[in-house]
Amino acid sequence: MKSQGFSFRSRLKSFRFAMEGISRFFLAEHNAWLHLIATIVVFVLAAVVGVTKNELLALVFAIGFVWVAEMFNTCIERVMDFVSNQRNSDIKFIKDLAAGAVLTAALTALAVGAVVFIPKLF
Ligand SMILES: Nc1ncnc2c1ncn2[C@@H]1O[C@H](COP(=O)(O)OP(=O)(O)OP(=O)(O)O)[C@@H](O)[C@H]1O
Repeated sequence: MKSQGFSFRSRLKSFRFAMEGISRFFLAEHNAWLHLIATIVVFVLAAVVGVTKNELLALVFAIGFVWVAEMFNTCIERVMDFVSNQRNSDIKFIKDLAAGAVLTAALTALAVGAVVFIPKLF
């Protein structure tokens, strides 16, 4: 691929494409709305009970980790559906592993949430 010089206009265009990807993710994926609700609940709870700067950083990273995992999972699902719409054991493995990555991220976030909130709530 031919390398072009740095241009703010092309960086801005790439940013617009990325934002388009995120908005299409919300339009197509119900899970995105569940994550959004969970994200809002966590930040409202953090504001109500009060968290330190480090606790807030841990929550932001944990939540961002889940969002990124979910977006990559959606990409992998779409690629697999594009590659073939036939039943195939390799596709099943790839999709299930991608879903497993989301579950791992969600459990990690749950553990972070428990460490931060349980001592403040009980
Ligand atoms: N082409 C395929 N070949 C084999 N197994 C598949 C194929 N497509 C999906 N599966 C499997 O069927 C099950 C359900 O798949 P599906 O894509 O409906 O997942 P899901 O968990 O409902 O995902 P989502 O709700 O995020 O769309 C999963 O175990 C998945 O791996």
